[in-house]
Amino acid sequence: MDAIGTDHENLFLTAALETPERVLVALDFDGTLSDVVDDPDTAYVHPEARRAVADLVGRIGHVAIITGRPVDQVRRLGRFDDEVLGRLVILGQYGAERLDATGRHVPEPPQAVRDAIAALGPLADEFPGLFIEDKSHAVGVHTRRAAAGTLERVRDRVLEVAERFGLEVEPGKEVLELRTHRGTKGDALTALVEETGATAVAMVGDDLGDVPAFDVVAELQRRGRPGLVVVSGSDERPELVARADVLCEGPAGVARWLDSVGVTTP
Ligand SMILES: O=P(O)(O)OC[C@H]1O[C@H](O[C@H]2O[C@H](CO)[C@@H](O)[C@H](O)[C@H]2O)[C@H](O)[C@@H](O)[C@@H]1O
Repeated sequence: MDAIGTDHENLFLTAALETPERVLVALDFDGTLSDVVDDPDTAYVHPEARRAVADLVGRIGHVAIITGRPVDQVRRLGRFDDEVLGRLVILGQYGAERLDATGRHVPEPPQAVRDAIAALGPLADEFPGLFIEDKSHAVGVHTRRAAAGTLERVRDRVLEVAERFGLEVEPGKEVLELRTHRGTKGDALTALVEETGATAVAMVGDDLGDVPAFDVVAELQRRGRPGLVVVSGSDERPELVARADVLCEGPAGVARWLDSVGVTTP
């Protein structure tokens, strides 16, 4: 893959050359920096992606990770050097949490998530391989290790629990997440663009949760500003290829794209 060069890419790379301090690259975690694996707790950042992020943080104004993961998981699984970590902004749980040079900003866990976890518990007994992930601000119902079709079979029951406890439903790859935070990655990216004053923005992602952030980039493009939708392609989400200004072959391809931004900078 690693394909589809567009005018948007030329505009973005020109911005990286001329005003690197005003460039923001936002990255998703799973499927983008990390390959998708069966057990979420064993995910790790692709070594080339870790190196490419470390190279890029000193070259452009802003590098962020915007993820459905809690920030503590990103810190633990990402294994970024402290120097790199100090230059990253990590927005966890779709913007509910933040880790940056000023510290860790994580609100108190809501009771509704605890109630939902208790209500969903029986699913794990009924469907071998189904796994409930407690993310404190959200609960994930994972079916990657269960029989094919399990996600569809449990969907209605998960949606009923979401409704009962007033939780937002976030669909992902072999997962349904229920969360209290109403914001999307689009909201998180918009706030970060305003905060940083970035004039050129790229969002790199692979899944449905990244689409609202892709929409934010598309709006910038419509207004004639440098913006880039970078998709980490996978067989699980072929529909996202149509959104790509740049299509990368998984995390290794994302690392190559990050390098291409880095070499453009002065
Ligand atoms: O926004 P992201 O960084 O993409 O995080 C979204 C969710 O990703 C994780 O689940 C996904 O990756 C797992 C590990 O590769 C995989 O086993 C699972 O099937 C995928 O859906 C994570 O576990 C969730 O907490 C994130 O919200």
